[in-house]
Formats: sequence, C-alpha cells, structure tokens
Amino acid sequence: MQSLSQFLASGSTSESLQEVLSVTTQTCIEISNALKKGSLAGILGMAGNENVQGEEQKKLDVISNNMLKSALLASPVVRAIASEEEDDIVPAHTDGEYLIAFDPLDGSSNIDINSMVGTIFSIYHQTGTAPATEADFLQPGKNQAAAGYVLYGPSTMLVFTTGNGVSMFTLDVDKGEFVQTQPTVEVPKDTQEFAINMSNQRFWAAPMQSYVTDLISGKEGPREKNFNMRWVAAMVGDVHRILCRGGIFIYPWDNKDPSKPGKLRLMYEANPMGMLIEQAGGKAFTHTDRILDIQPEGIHQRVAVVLGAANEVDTCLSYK
Ligand SMILES: O=P(O)(O)OC[C@H]1O[C@](O)(COP(=O)(O)O)[C@@H](O)[C@@H]1O
Ligand SMILES: [Mg+2]
Ligand SMILES: [Mg+2]
Repeated sequence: MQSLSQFLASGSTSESLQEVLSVTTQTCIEISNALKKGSLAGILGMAGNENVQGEEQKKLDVISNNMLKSALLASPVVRAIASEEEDDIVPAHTDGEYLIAFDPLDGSSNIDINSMVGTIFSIYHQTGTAPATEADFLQPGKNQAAAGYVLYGPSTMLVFTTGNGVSMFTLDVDKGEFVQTQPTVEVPKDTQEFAINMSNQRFWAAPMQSYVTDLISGKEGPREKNFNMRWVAAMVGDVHRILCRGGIFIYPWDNKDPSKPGKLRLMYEANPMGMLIEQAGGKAFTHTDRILDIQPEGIHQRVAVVLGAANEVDTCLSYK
C-alpha cells in the first residue's frame, strides 16, 4: 500500500502543494494523538470563550486551531490562513503560494461524548506581492486547488482531492503515516438514506417540509420506497458516510435564528465538502445555486447545504 508521500510524489501534484498537504495532514496526526488521550490530557470541556460567530469554543477547538495555525504559518509556501476559530485571516509569507481555509474541529458538540469529529481544509493557489488580505480568500470554491478532511473516528482517515477524483487514506498508527486504503470513491446517483436534523423541521421553508414528508412517507408515499435516516451531528462524519455508501446530507435554510439562516460555513465546510462530493460524482447545492459557484462575501459566510447522490439532490431541489 502506498504511503501519502509516495502517492503525492508519484502524481502531478506540485512540490509546493505537496508541502501544504504534508504540513496539514502531519498536524492532523498530532491532533488525532491528542484526541486519543481525551480526559487524561485534560483537553475536554469548554474553553470559556466565544468565537467570532458567537459560538462557545471547546478547549479542543482552540487547541486544534492553534496547532494548525502555527504549523501552517511556519511553512514558507503558505501565504495566509483563515479559520472558523479566527476573527480575521492571518497573513503568513508574502511570497507564499497558498491560502488555506480550515475548520480545525468539526462536530465540536461530539467531543465530550467521545464521538466522531474531524478537521476540514480547503486550499487555494494564489500569489501576490503584498501581504494577503481577506479579499484574496473571497474566491468561489471551484478555484480550490485541493480540499479534504481528516476524520477522527475508530480509525483516523484522510480523504482528499486535488481535482482528479477522491482517495481515502488510513492512519497507520505504528508508522505514524497515512496509507492509501481506497484509491477511488464514487457516490451512487440514487439513495435511500438521508441526513438532516429533524428537530428543526418546523423552522424549514415549505418545499423542504414537503420533500422530507415525502421521504418519511416511505413505500406508501409518492417516493414509493422506504428511506433510512442517519445524523452524526458532525458534517465530516455525515459526508464520510456518503462517500463510503451514498446518501444525501441537508442542512437547509431555516428561520430558527434570523442571523443564521444557514448553519454551515461556506469557506470551511460547504466548499471543501462540495468539491469532494463533486469529484466523487455527486452534487452540492444550496437551495438554488451550485455551492462551488458562489462568490463569497465574507470569510465566515454561512450557506444552506444539500449534497450527495446526484439524482436525490435534483429531486430535493425540484420541490418549489
Ligand atoms: O447541532 P446540529 O443541528 O446537529 O448541527 C450539526 C452541524 O453543526 C456542525 O457541527 C458545525 O460544525 P462545528 O462543530 O465546526 O461548529 C456540523 O459539523 C454539523 O453538521
Ligand atoms: Mg464545522
Ligand atoms: Mg469547528
């Protein structure tokens, strides 16, 4: 089995992109090791701060953010970073070539119950002669040079794309390196499994209410088949399941909190996952637009997300 470094060196990935991927994934191995210690290392629980989006930070949100931030800022190929846990972008090297946006710990509410969490990253190639600014990050997701995540589950897995399909790697804990365990990934076009937080049902728009009502009506309803439901409460876990066995994941628009009509972040969650899903043959939309075409207006922008099995995404969006 190929190690990550062998895989990267054998393809067409530039040396500088290999460096960014290597720094990011090595740091994720360190995060994985920290997570394995859990309570023993005193790293669970609240940090006592809020992030820029008004969310309570867990200690591990802060720890994983600091680990990625310091490792990436030290790399000469990095031009700047943006993180869900940082108010503003952080410029690194003016002559660096890459902008990296990341969600250092996705699924924070799972940390204290020892359930799945992950790190999601999105990489853009961008050069310039002045220090990077927020405007440099405001590019549509279709410009991503690479995107991926590390899932900290029963095993630690790396899933990423550089625009030539998706491959999966598993952490060999004895060697401390990722090895390729699945060279190609394809999301089947049809599915009988959906993921949505049903507790928000009353806050959704009418078309989403109708779509989900039809799903749960099963064989006796208009869809004439039974659907199963799963919700990991960590997008990284739900998307991983879809890449492994198919399905549709939805975090729709809702009117629960008018300041957050979509919960998921465009730059740190929707764009990287959108690229992975498209590269695996699926679709990724808001209620109206292809996610990767959205021109971002701010680094912490939130969007509605409907992604996964191509035909099921089409069916969901056909409800008006
Ligand atoms: O609280 P809910 O509605 O179950 O939301 C879960 C969603 O929120 C998120 O946890 C948000 O991510 P963070 O943990 O990075 O804030 C997604 O991963 C997940 O899909
Ligand atoms: Mg997240
Ligand atoms: Mg997070």
